[in-house]
Amino acid sequence: MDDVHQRDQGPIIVWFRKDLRTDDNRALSSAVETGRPIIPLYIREETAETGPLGEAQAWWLHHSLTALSANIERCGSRLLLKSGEAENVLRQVIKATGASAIFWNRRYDPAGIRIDTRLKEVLSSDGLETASFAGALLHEPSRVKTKTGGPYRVYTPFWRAVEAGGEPPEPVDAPEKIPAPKTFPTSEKLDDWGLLPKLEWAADFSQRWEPGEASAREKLEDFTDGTIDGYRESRERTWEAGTSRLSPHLAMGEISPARIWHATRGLPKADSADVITFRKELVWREFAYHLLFHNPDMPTESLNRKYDKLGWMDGDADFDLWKTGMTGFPIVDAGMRELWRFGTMHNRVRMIVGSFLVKDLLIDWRRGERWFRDTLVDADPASNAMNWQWVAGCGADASPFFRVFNPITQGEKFDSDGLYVREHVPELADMPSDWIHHPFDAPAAVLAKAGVTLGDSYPKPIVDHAKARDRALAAYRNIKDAA
Ligand SMILES: Cc1cc2nc3c(=O)[nH]c(=O)nc-3n(C[C@H](O)[C@H](O)[C@H](O)COP(=O)(O)OP(=O)(O)OC[C@H]3O[C@@H](n4cnc5c(N)ncnc54)[C@H](O)[C@@H]3O)c2cc1C
Repeated sequence: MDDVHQRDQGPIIVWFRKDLRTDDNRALSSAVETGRPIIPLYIREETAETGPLGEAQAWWLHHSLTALSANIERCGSRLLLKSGEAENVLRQVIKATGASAIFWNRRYDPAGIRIDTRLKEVLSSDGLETASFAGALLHEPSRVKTKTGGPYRVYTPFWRAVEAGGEPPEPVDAPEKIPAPKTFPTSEKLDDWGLLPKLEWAADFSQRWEPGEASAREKLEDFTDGTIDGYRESRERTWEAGTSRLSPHLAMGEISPARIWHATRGLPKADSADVITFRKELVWREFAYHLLFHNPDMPTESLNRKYDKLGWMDGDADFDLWKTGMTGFPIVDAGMRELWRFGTMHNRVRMIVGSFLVKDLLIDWRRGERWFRDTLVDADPASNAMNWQWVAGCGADASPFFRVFNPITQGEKFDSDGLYVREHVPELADMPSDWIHHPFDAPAAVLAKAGVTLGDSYPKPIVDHAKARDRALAAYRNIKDAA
C-alpha cells in the first residue's frame, strides 16, 4: 500500500462549530460517505481572536452539546470535547489518532474566516487533507452580487437577487451510522467547562427553550403545520408565539436554513403572502451575513462613520436602568425583562428598546449590541450588528435616525391590551389597558386602584420622551450634512 493510499484510509476529523447538528451537515455526511473512521470533535475556542461566548449562549451551548453528543452516540460514535486554540487542538488530535483529514462547514464571521483560512494553509502544507462545506447560509455570501459585481447594501434588490438565483441545495438527511475509530483520545468533560451560569439567572430559560436539533425540527414542524398561516400579522403580536422561534437553533446551527427553506417550499400554500414574508425574514439573516462578509468590522464600527460624531452620552446610570427594565416606559421594561428572564425578546420590541437606548437616551448602539450579545440565546454576530445599526440609522438600508419610536404609541399598537406588559412587568398587571403604556399620565385614582405607586412599586419615567426626541433630533442635525 503506498503512502497516499494509506493516508486516504486514515480517520477523518469532523470539526463541529456553530453547526451542532447531524441533519443537513455536509461535512459530516461527506465524511461518512468515504467509509473511513470519523472523529467528531468540538473545540471550545475561546481565544483572544474569537472572544468569549455570551453568557446566555453559553447556557445554550452546554445543552446543545449534550444533545449532539447523544445523537452521535445513537449513530455508534461519540463526540470528543477539547478546549484551546484550534490549531494546537487539531494537531494534538491528529497525533493521537493518526487522522489524515479534517472536514468542517464554513463559517462567515471575521475571526472564523481568519482562523479557517490560516488552518487550511498550514494543515494542507503538512500534507493533511482539509475540506470545507457550505451549510450555514442559503447561499455563499460571495455568490450574490450586484450587476456590477459588487456587494449589496440595500435589502430589496438583495432579496430579488436571491429569488432570481434559484433554490438553495436540497438538504441531506442525517447519517444513520457514524463509523468510529478503533480508539478515541480522552475527551474533556462538558461539566468542567462551566458553561452554565453560576447564578440562578438562567433558571427560566428552559421554560421557553429546549436546545438541540430534535427540538429545532419539532419547532419547524409545528410552525409549518400551523403558525405560518397568518404569519404576516401574527409576527407583530408581541404577546404570543406568532413566529417560528427558530433563531437560537439557527444561531448554533442546530438546523440549517436550507432545511427550513425547503420545508416552506413543500407547503400547499408555498406562494402565499405568509410564506413569502417568512422566507424574506430568513433572507434578512442572509443579508446580515452578506453585509458582515463585506464589512468585517460591522459589529464594532458604524457603517456610516459620521454617527461617531453624534455626541453619544456616557449615561451609565440610564444604561443600568435600561438593562434592568426600570425605565418607567412599560413596553421597554417588558422587553428588557423578557430578555433577562428568557434570553430572548420579540423582534418588534427589540426595535423599540433599541430606539429608546440610542435615541431617547442617546447611548451608543455598540453598548446595546454588546448587552444583547451577552444575554440573547440567539446572539448572532451578523444579525445583531446589522439590526443595531439599522435601529441607530448608521447601517446599510437602515431606519433613518430621525424616525424616533414613541414607546407609548408603539406599546399601544403592538400590545393593545397590555398582555405583553402584564406578563413581564407584573407590578402593572392590574392597570387598565388605556393607561398601561403610560401609567405616568394616569389619574391618581386609577393608579391607586391598580395598586401602583409611581417611584415606588414602578419607576417614574427616566426621560420626558418629547424632550428626549428633540435632543436626539438636534444631535442628528449636527451630523446630518457631514461627509
Ligand atoms: C436590535 C436587534 C437585535 C437583534 N439581534 C439578533 C441576533 O443577535 N440574532 C438573531 O438571530 N436575530 C436578531 N435580531 C432579529 C430578530 O429579532 C430575530 O431574528 C427574531 O426575533 C427571531 O425570532 P424568530 O426565530 O421567531 O423569527 P421568525 O419571525 O420566525 O423569522 C425566521 C428567521 O428569520 C431570521 N430573521 C427574522 N428577522 C430577522 C432580522 N430582523 N434580522 C435578521 N434575521 C432575521 C431569523 O433567523 C429567524 O429565526 C435582532 C433584531 C433587532 C431589532
